[in-house]
Amino acid sequence: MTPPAGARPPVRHPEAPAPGEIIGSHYEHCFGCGGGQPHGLHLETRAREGVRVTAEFRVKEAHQGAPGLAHGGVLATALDETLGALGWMLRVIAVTGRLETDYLRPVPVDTVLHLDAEVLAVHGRKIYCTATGRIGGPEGPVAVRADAVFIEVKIDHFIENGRSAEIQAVLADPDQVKVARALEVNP
Ligand SMILES: CCCCCCCCCC(=O)SCCNC(=O)CCNC(=O)[C@H](O)C(C)(C)COP(=O)(O)OP(=O)(O)OC[C@H]1O[C@@H](n2cnc3c(N)ncnc32)[C@H](O)[C@@H]1OP(=O)(O)O
Repeated sequence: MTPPAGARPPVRHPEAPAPGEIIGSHYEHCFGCGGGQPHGLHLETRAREGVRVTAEFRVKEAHQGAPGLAHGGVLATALDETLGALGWMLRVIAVTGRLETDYLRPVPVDTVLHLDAEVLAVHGRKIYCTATGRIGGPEGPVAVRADAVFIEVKIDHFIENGRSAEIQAVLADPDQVKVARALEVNP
């Protein structure tokens, strides 16, 4: 999780979304951010200054692990999804290679988790990043945190590995193709 010697500081892409701008869902059926998943997290991420994004996630009944408390895997998903949105700030597509989570406080149902993620360093295709989830407000105590390494991939990663029915549906949807093209402009 520690950036190796030779890693460079992240550079915000000149065409990254402006600070405060909402970064739309990358896929309608994404469990993290898609509107088409009734029990999904429906995370709405915002671009921030630098190579940083924030998001809010309200824990619903469908997200319980223990009675009245969020499932740890769901909280990891919230961290993962927020970290994934950092690709928009670098204008690259990147998938999770490694995700290490710390659970510091239980998160009750109906709590709003305030997520904050940033890229720390880049080395080749590896993107070293970190995220926190706070409760009780954006300045509240940290309930969950994560360090991660994301790996840059090309759109072929999804076309070659995804199930054919969903890939065909995405390729037939001009809005989805627009999302992919926007991320592929990075040289
Ligand atoms: C349109 C926008 C889409 C955005 C989606 C965001 C959704 C939210 C985030 C997710 O949940 S993504 C879904 C969960 N992740 C995956 O499904 C990834 C599954 N793993 C893979 O597909 C491959 O293992 C992977 C693409 C990550 C790497 O395979 P490659 O063959 O392309 O890479 P390679 O093995 O050549 O390694 C390239 C570099 O990355 C490093 N690396 C690879 N896997 C790693 C790993 N797991 N942890 C740390 N480093 C890793 C590797 O050591 C190497 O470093 P060096 O360049 O320094 O040699």
